[in-house]
Amino acid sequence: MAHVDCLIRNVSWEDRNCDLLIGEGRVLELAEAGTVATPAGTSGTEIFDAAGLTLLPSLIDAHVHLREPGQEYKEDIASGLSAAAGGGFGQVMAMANTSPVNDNASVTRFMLQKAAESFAHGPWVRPVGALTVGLLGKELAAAGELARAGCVALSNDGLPVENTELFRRAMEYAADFGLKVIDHCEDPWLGKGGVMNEGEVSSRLGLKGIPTVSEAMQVARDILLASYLDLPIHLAHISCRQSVELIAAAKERGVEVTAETCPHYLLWDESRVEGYDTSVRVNPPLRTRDDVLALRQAVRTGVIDILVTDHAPHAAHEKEVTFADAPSGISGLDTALSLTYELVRSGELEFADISRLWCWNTASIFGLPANRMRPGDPADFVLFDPDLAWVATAGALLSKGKNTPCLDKEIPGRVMAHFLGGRAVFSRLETITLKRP
Ligand SMILES: NC(=O)N[C@@H](CC(=O)O)C(=O)O
Ligand SMILES: [Zn+2]
Repeated sequence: MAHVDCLIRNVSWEDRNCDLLIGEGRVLELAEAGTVATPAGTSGTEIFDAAGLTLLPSLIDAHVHLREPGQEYKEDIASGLSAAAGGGFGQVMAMANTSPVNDNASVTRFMLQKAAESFAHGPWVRPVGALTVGLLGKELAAAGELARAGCVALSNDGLPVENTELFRRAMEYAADFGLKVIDHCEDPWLGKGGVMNEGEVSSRLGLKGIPTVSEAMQVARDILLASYLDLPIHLAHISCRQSVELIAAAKERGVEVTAETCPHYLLWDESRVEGYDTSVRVNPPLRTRDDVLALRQAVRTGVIDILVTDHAPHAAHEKEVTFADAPSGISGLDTALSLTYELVRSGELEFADISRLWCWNTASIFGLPANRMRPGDPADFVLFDPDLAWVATAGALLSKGKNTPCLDKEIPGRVMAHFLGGRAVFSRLETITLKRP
């Protein structure tokens, strides 16, 4: 009999009132409330009553920018992981556009070391190595070295690879080491210097636009390459209908393509730029209402496989400039679950979609551990209060990046506690205290 760590009573799971028994950091049993007995003779068992709270697996974010090394004034690994813990994310895949770039084992090891120093029991950083040296698109980074050091995927995110021959070799090289390529789909020329979606609104506002075809063209290129090479590809932050249609057609033909989008593309359109609010400057840009509707449909039907934050924290002073001068990016880890829950409340998603889009599919795509609520799974879970709304004040956001359109707005649903390996790594509940070494 496994040693029992705790019993969570009366938690809501798939609309049923359940008890969750945890032992040795793993799920022992999840069953109808009252039917799970605390095994006799076990010591140290803690019992929590979670009435009113809903159970979720700990979430995985496959696309974050943690800024360390090099831009710690925007975010560092400790603050980024605090935001992850409080936001319900137990694993975050950290992009390589740090300074220096994560294109070699010493940077990867540094990131993992920093993460372990700040959170010995998770949340976990899963580094994404650079596809090319310095992200410069000139020469391939050492994929084997990056894989051995702990990178879980490769990407040139932020700086798309222009040279198609090099990109093809990168896909082949990554596959040799079992790593997936995550591509930031943006044609380097079309819309170069653009700051918002190209169309009627950009003309009216006098801002240079980025056309949807800039993204869709690279999506098409990647799909054709994946099909030709018979290799998988994962497409980052998809923002428009054209891309969705290409991905749907490719999946139908059996091409191994997977894709992600972010809560901001599901909630907001380009009209948010009307007030020149720099918090909505993001790359790719917010698109039209029609694109938003296509993306919502795509996440419901599985054409888009997962949600990610593309957490891109920036300092307040950097966003306090004109729209055209502001850096692109939205801080997302603190608010992602609430924004997703907003889509559930408005009927765009089902509550069950949260586990699928933010955990299970992500784990499958990148080969990461996940809690599927079966005996033996890691006891990585979130206790979520769907009825508690909160105001996303600067103080309430644990990330250093306060650059979110939600700032000072009320958003629904709150993470009340977050467990990894059966230990609380975050708690707002008096009854659940953190166990730090
Ligand atoms: N998504 C963004 O708007 N910004 C990202 C880079 C990127 O992915 O383009 C960043 O690192 O700030
Ligand atoms: Zn990107």
